[in-house]
Parts: sequence; C-alpha cells; structure tokens
Amino acid sequence: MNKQEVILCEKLAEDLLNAMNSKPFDKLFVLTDKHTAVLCLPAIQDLLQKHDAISITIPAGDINKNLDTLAYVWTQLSQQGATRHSLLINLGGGMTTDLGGFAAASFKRGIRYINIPTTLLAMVDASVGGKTGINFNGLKNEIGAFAPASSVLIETEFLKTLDQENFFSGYAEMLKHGLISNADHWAELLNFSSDPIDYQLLKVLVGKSVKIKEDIVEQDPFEKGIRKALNLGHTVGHAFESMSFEENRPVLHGYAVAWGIVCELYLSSIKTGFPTDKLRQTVQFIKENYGCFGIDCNCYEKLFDYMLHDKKNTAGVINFTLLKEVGEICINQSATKDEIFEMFDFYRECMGL
Ligand SMILES: NC(=O)c1ccc[n+]([C@@H]2O[C@H](COP(=O)([O-])OP(=O)(O)OC[C@H]3O[C@@H](n4cnc5c(N)ncnc54)[C@H](O)[C@@H]3O)[C@@H](O)[C@H]2O)c1
Ligand SMILES: O=C(O)C(=O)C[C@@H](O)[C@H](O)[C@H](O)COP(=O)(O)O
Ligand SMILES: [Zn+2]
Repeated sequence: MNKQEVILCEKLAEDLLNAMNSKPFDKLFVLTDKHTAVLCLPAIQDLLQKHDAISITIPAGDINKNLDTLAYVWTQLSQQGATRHSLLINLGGGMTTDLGGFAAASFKRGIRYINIPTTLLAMVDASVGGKTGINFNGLKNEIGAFAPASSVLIETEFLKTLDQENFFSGYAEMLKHGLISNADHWAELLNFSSDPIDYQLLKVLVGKSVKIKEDIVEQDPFEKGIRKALNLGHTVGHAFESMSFEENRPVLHGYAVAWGIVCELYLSSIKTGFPTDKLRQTVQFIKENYGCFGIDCNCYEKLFDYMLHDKKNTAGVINFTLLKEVGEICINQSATKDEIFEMFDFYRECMGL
C-alpha cells in the first residue's frame, strides 16, 4: 500500500493546493454531506472554483452509508465526465470519507482521492489508513476495500461547529488509541475537560491520536496482525451499532465503540489479566460521558449473531483484540459463548441495567 501523507494543517487551502498538484488530474470533484456542504465547503470554495470543481452532495448520517448513496455518487461521477485521471476530494466525517473513499476505489477501478476530515472521529481515525466501504445487509462496513487517500488534510478549526455528541463519538476512538498505546496518553485523555473545550490542547491530542493510528497502519496496512489493535471495542461495538439500526434506535459509531470497550476490557480482565483499577476508571469515564445502550438478556443471542460477522473472525470463531495492560495488546483472542454472555452481564451490571 502507498504511504499516505497525513498533514495537521496550519493553512488548509495551501496544503490542499499542494496535495492536489502532487499529480496531474483532469477533472476535480468534491463530495460533501448536506451539513458539510454548508459548514465546511466555504473554507475551500475559492480554490475549488478556480479548478471548476464539481460538487456532489449526499445525505448525512450513517444510515446513508449504503448502496443507494454509493450508486448516486457513481452516477454523478459517470454522468459528469469523471475519468480514471480525475480527482475526488472527500470533505466530511467518517461516513463521507468511508463512502467517498470506496466510490473512488471502485470507480473505473480506482481514481485518486484526498480526504479532508471534518469530525473529530474522521480526523483521528476514519480518514486515515485506507479502510473504505459501506454498511450492507444490516452489517457495518460489510462491503469495502483497502484504498488509502493520497493525502489526508486535518484542519481542526472545523471542530468548532461539531455538536457535543459527535465530539464524544470521536473521543471514544481517541480513548481506544490511548488504551492501545501507553498509560500516560490514556490518563491525559481521561483527564481532558470538555467543558469548555480547549481547542489548542485538543489539536495537540488529535495530532498524538492520529500518529498512533498511522504508526500501526504503516506496520500492517491490510490488518493481518497488529492492525487488529485498532479494532479494540469493535467486535462488540459493531454488534451494538447494528442492533441499534435494526431496532430503530440508532447510536453514533463512537458511542457503540465506547460501550464495546467496556465489554472487551472486562473480557481482558478475566482472560488476559487487564488490571481491575484501570477497568474501573475507564468504565467510569464511559458511563459518565456516554450513558449506555439498553439491553436485557433477551438481546444476548442476537448480539452474539452479529459478532459472528466480525471481519477478524476465522472459521466461525469470534476473534477479539484484548489488552493485558494499557499498551500491551493481545490479538486473536477467542472466548466461549458463556464468557461472552458473562461479559454482557457485566456490562448491564455496571451500567445499572
Ligand atoms: N475507515 C475507518 O478506518 C473508520 C474508522 C472509524 C470510523 N469509521 C466510520 O466512520 C463513520 C462515523 O464517522 P463520523 O462520526 O465522522 O460520522 P459522520 O460522517 O456521519 O458525521 C457525523 C455528523 O457530523 C456532521 N458534521 C461533519 N462535520 C461537521 C462539522 N465540522 N461541524 C458540524 N457537523 C459536522 C455530519 O454531517 C454528520 O451529521 C462510521 O460509519 C464508522 O463506521 C471508519
Ligand atoms: O482502521 C482500523 O483498522 C480500524 O479498525 C478502525 C476502526 O475504528 C473503524 O471503525 C473501522 O472502520 C472498523 O473496521 P472493520 O474492519 O471492523 O469494519
Ligand atoms: Zn471505529
């Protein structure tokens, strides 16, 4: 996989011009969702107009990270004359960068694209590392490809219009990066005050967080081994998220990941010896800032079935990424169905359900 350029911008328009001109292109397209078209596009509009950029706007929200929206983007590219030598800019959150990235990867077997993430989640996680795709058949990211953006341009000024829920959604992936990296970073994340947000400090934390992801992706771009660390909290988190969509009580990705972290740290404590004091502190932080996703014991089988679709599984065995300590990663861990159900009991007990 090509090494991806990731820039923490001081001057977005300048960095974008350089990234665009790093290779020739014939036509320029910009993909936004309904919100980023209004909130974020003006920051690069002058530059885009100079290049006669064609704008494609899709509906917002993960519920639209689907085949219909993807087909709409393919149609727009095709009807508006995109060629193999065209360039797509994805300006938005992880929904836009995942779907736009896959549209670029698949259109005429692949065109170049640039990501400009506009949510915290997309800045620290989704825009980097080349995982692109859509939800399908009720399952998260069921269809997709590894196809990195040629450049990722992070402008943290965009975070100033993000609502609190989307702030915390992204913060969950940062917490995941803290847990898989080192105790100092994990502790500084637990101590960061979001009321009010210190945007200067947040920019520093974004830089650290995205670096943790970049370093892991560079070692293992196709998730054969250590990249599975980046999936901590997702075996269960994706099951919660899929269930939330099916039952028409949708939750944001990062919230599902936070609750997945609660579950998977519990499994870590019983299977790989993760310290109970760090489990308690992390659970406390998540409970205070994320509330909980309501489940009872009738949900266990359904959640288990969702987990059988996790991409880390082989031969029907559910595969977890667990921790021995903060920063000590154990990939390819299995658990019995009884242990998994006991994990859900723990989740309900600590969430007061
Ligand atoms: N590819 C990866 O490695 C990876 C990693 C993590 C998550 N993801 C995926 O990312 C998606 C979630 O991404 P997300 O949390 O960014 O969601 P999102 O893209 O749906 O954005 C959340 C909301 O914020 C709005 N928004 C975007 N930028 C804004 C801004 N600057 N100000 C105000 N509002 C803004 C969007 O319009 C949307 O309504 C999920 O589909 C998840 O599966 C992918
Ligand atoms: O980059 C990765 O690798 C990740 O697993 C990052 C996750 O935060 C992200 O949600 C990813 O899309 C999950 O991928 P999946 O392979 O479990 O669908
Ligand atoms: Zn994630």
